[in-house]
Amino acid sequence: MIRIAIPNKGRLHEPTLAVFKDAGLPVYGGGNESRQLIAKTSDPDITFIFARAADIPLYVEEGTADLGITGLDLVVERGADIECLTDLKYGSSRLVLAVPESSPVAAVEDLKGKRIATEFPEITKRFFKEKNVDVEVVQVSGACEMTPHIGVADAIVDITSSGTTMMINKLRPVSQVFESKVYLIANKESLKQKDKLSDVKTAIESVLLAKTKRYIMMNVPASHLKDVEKIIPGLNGPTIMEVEASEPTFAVHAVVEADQIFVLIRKLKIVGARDILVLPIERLIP
Ligand SMILES: Nc1ncnc2c1ncn2[C@@H]1O[C@H](COP(=O)(O)OP(=O)(O)OP(=O)(O)O)[C@@H](O)[C@H]1O
Ligand SMILES: O=P(O)(O)OC[C@H]1O[C@H](OP(=O)(O)OP(=O)(O)O)[C@H](O)[C@@H]1O
Ligand SMILES: [Mg+2]
Repeated sequence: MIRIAIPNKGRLHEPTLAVFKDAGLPVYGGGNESRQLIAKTSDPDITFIFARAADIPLYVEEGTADLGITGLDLVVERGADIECLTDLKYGSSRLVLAVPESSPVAAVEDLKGKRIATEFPEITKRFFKEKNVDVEVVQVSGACEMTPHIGVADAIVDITSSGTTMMINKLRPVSQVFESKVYLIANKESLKQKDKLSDVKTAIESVLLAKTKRYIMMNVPASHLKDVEKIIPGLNGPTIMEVEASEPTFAVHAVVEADQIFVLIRKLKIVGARDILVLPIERLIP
């Protein structure tokens, strides 16, 4: 039996459900609305556990869960000894040291002896220790941005992604403290013992890889085939099939980089490709 801990709410909840659905392991029920905290999937050997993103590093470290999905910031804050397997490419964020716009503070050193409010006391203490700057760190559980404006702290260390919340709350970044990504994480012992863990990892990675590729199909007059082949190498070269048509024609299929489709189509049309179709790929298992 494999147990996978996933966020029961918050901003990682929905994208995590989507990744497992696309990977062919849909989460049956559970999460926010149902209050159900354990859920099944299409594989009877796999169970999902719903937990707070901040607790997932601990559950995975202790082996309550074999796998988990959570942010690296939360892993480091807990000091959890786990293995980071795959960057899931959503939920990236930064921890930033910020002060009110009107503050005279210009550099980290200017905060010597001051108070810093944060949801991440361990990462914050380590940051200031490395800089050799003595500060007092106070832990808050949210709405950190208002603390310097009500006299609770002189500065904050808080998560930012778009930067909107800092701007609205008239805060000025002084330094980046930590860069975070969301990872599939594993218990180190489970990783050694359970083969199915790598099946789950492969399924998730196949979804992530597929998002970066497109399947392209076209018809090419025989006289232009060589030119088209030069333009689209595909994964292992394009697949070429003869088509029943009045003039000698081939159907060419290939997997190509999604971010090159725009340029590619222009080149293909110039060398005589017709009836071009571009399709998304659900999963790509190399
Ligand atoms: N803009 C953001 N704000 C907060 N967390 C973010 C953001 N972008 C990505 N994350 C990541 O999401 C994780 C936090 O998820 P979590 O579910 O604990 O918090 P939340 O979505 O802020 O929910 P809550 O309402 O409990 O604060 C962290 O790993 C964090 O790095
Ligand atoms: O840079 P932005 O895109 O504006 O995002 C950053 C904001 O989002 C998070 O708050 P959240 O919604 O989690 O509320 P909380 O502070 O109560 O946890 C974070 O703590 C910031 O306040
Ligand atoms: Mg939050």
